Amino acid sequence: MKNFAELGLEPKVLQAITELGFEEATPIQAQSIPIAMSGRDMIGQAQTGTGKTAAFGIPLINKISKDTDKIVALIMTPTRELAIQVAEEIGKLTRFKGIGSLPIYGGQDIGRQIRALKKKPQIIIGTPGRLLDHINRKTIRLDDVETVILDEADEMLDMGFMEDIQSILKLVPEERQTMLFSATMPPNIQKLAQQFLKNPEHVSVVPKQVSAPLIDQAYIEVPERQKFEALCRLIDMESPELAIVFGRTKRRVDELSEALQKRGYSADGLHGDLSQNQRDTVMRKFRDGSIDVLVATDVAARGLDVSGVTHVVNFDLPQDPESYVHRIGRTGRAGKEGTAWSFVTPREIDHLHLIERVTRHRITRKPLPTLAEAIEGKQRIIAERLLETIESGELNEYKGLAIQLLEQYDSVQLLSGAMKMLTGEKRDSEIQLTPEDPIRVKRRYNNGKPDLRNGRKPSGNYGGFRGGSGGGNRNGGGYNRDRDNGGRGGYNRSGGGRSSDSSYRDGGDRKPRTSNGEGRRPSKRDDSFNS
Ligand SMILES: Nc1ncnc2c1ncn2[C@@H]1O[C@H](COP(=O)(O)OP(=O)(O)OP(=O)(O)O)[C@@H](O)[C@H]1O
Ligand SMILES: [Mg+2]
Repeated sequence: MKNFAELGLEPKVLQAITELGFEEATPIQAQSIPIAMSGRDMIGQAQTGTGKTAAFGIPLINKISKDTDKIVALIMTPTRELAIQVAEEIGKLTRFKGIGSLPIYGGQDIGRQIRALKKKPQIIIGTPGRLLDHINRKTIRLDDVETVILDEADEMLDMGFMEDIQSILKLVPEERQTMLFSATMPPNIQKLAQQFLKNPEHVSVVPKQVSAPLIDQAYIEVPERQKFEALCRLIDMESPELAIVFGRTKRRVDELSEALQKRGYSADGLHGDLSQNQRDTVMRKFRDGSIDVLVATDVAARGLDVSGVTHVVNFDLPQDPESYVHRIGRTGRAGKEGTAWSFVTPREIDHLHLIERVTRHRITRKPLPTLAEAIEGKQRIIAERLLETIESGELNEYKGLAIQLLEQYDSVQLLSGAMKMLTGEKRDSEIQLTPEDPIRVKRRYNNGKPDLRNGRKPSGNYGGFRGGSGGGNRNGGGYNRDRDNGGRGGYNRSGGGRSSDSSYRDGGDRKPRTSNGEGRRPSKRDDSFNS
C-alpha cells in the first residue's frame, strides 16, 4: 500500500482523491500511476473491484492542463452504463482542477450531446459506436487527443469492436499515450495490443499484493427446469442486500425478472433491448436500493461498481470463462466480501470445469437449498426486521391494541400471525421459464489449456482470487472470443437498433463477426454492448 501523496500528484488532484475517501493507493494504482505519468503506453491488469478506474483516471487528470479547450483525452468503454459510471468517477476526480469531461453513448439524445460538447470538455468517455457517429458528424474531433484509454480492453479489442476502434484510433495523432486496462487479459491481447500500443509496459498485479476481494464461489447442480425454484430458495436463504442475477439472453432476463416480481421479489431486468431511459431507470433503482435484485445479461458483466452487491448468481453459466470472472466481480469489491453462486445443469459440468481451469480457482459444490432452509432464511430476516422495529422505538400508538389482543389470544400465536403476514403470502404459482440450451465446451478448449493472463508474469494469477490450483498454461489455447453479435443496432441514427431476433440476441452495436474461422452460428446471448 502506498500513500497517494508519495506519487507526485498535483495538490488539486490529491484533494479530489481525499474527498473521494481514498486513503491509500491500491496496488494497481501504486504501480500504474508512475508509469502512466511517465508518458509510456501501458497494459494494466488487476482483479475486479481494485480501482483500475482511478489507476488511469488519476494520472490522466494530473496530466491535463485546464487551459486547453480541446478534447485531449479519450476513454472508451464497452457499454453505456460503464461510460456513465466512469464519467462520474472522472467527474469527481476533476472536481478541484476545473477540467471538463463528458460521457458520449448511444441511446441518449444526440442533440443534447452536441450541446454539451460545445462546452468544450477536455475528456470524452464514450462507447465506440456513438463516438464514431459524432466523428462522422464532425461534432467530435480527435486531432488534439494525447491520451487514449481502453477500459475493459480485452472486451474492447474483441472482434465486434475491432473495426470501430481502428477507425477511431486512425484519427488520433500517432504520438499519443495509449493505455489498456482489464481484469482479464487473454493471451491474444498481446497480438492485438501491438496494433495500438508502442512498447507498452505491463503492469500485472499479483494476487497476494492485492487487497484481494473475497468472493466465495459455489455452484449448484440443478436441472434447467428447477432453476427458478432454486433461485427463489437461494434468495430466501441468503437474503442478499443487493444481488445481480445473470441470464444468458434477453428473453431469459425478461421472463426471469417478471417471474421474480410475481413471486413478490423486488426485481427488475437490464438488457440491450430496453430503451436507454429504461436502462437508466433500472440502474438508478438498483443503485439506490429500490430494487434488490438486478436480473441482467452480460451487458452488466463488466466494470459496473454498485456498492452493496453481496451476491452474484449465474442463473445460466456464461459462455466464456472471462465473462465468469467479470460477472462475479460485481461483488467483492473494494475489499468487501461477496458470494457468487452458479447454476450448472448436469450437461454443463464440463463447462464448469473449464471455467475452473481457466480461472484457476476451484468452485465449491453446494447442495440445492432445501425448502426448510429457504423458509428459515426468510423467517430469520423477518425476525431481524421485527427486532429492528422494536429497537427503533415509537411503538406507543400500537401498544393499546397489542394489550387488547393479548387478552384474547396467546402471545406466540399473535406473533406468529404477525410474522406470517410480514413474510408475505408466498405466491407459489407454478412458473416455467422457456428452457435455454446447455452451454457446451468449445472445441478449441479441448486441446489447449487456456489462461486469461497475458503471460508475462509466471507467478501472476490472472485475477488474484484466493489460492486456486490446476492447469493453466500461459501459452496455450489461443483464447479467442467467439461471438456472433447479431448485427449492428443501438446507435444508428434512425433510432432502430433492435435486432430482428430480439428474444434471443441483444443486437448491440457490434458488427457481426464475419471471419472467426469457425463460420457463423447464431448466438442466443445478449451481446448488448450498445454504443
Ligand atoms: N484507493 C482506493 N481506496 C479505496 N477505495 C477505492 C480506491 N480506489 C478505488 N476505490 C473504489 O473501489 C471500487 C472499485 O473500483 P473500480 O470500479 O475502479 O474497480 P475496477 O478495478 O475497475 O473493477 P472492474 O474490473 O470490475 O472494472 C470503487 O467503488 C472505487 O471508488
Ligand atoms: Mg473497471
